[in-house]
Amino acid sequence: MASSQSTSPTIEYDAFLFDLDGTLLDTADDLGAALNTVLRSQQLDTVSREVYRAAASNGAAALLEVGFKDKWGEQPQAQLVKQLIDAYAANIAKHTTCFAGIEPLLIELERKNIKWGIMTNKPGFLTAPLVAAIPALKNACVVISGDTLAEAKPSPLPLLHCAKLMGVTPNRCLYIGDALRDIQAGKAAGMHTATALWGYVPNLTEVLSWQADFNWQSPIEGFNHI
Ligand SMILES: O=C(O)COP(=O)(O)O
Repeated sequence: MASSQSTSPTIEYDAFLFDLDGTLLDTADDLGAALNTVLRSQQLDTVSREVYRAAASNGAAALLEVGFKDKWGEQPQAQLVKQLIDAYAANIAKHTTCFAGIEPLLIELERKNIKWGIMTNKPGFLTAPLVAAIPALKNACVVISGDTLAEAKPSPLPLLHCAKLMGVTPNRCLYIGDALRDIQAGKAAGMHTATALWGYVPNLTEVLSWQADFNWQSPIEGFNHI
């Protein structure tokens, strides 16, 4: 797999912004446990890690869709989304940890006084307890959720809001994420973008079609831009 492809010379950024699920945090096992709780309650087969992991960056409805498969269209969807969210909220950080390499990168950013923040599409009532449960995330300068503003990713608005709160110009920010909407939002905000290949990304051909500025194999590649 290609590593750290660059379309421009190495740049040192004024701020790093991160997506949460599949970028900073490996949340898939807690999300998958909540999905399997819902499936069991409906007397349906549970799904494997490989299956729920692929949907873990895409929100509650996308997770339920991979669990219910062709039956999803026949279900009371709002009720099941609520059931999944309740099950997830009850055990939000049981298995969740930072991905390997995230903690050293955050420590280095803080050591060099480079601002870093979080912009996730997770709703705020889930983001807040999750971030609070992970000590490595305690020094985030901003934490913006999918419902903080009227628009979520792929809209650039939440990222532009982060830049404003941090007092940095968007083109001096790098946004790191593992989904197409992350790269779209970052580009639309005028930021540089990096794909987190350690996250819940699809196949490489699809990832390369997103045309992020960088495709990182590991968060350690962020050291090249500090
Ligand atoms: O829960 C979601 O909707 C996805 O969250 P993310 O933006 O941190 O990947």
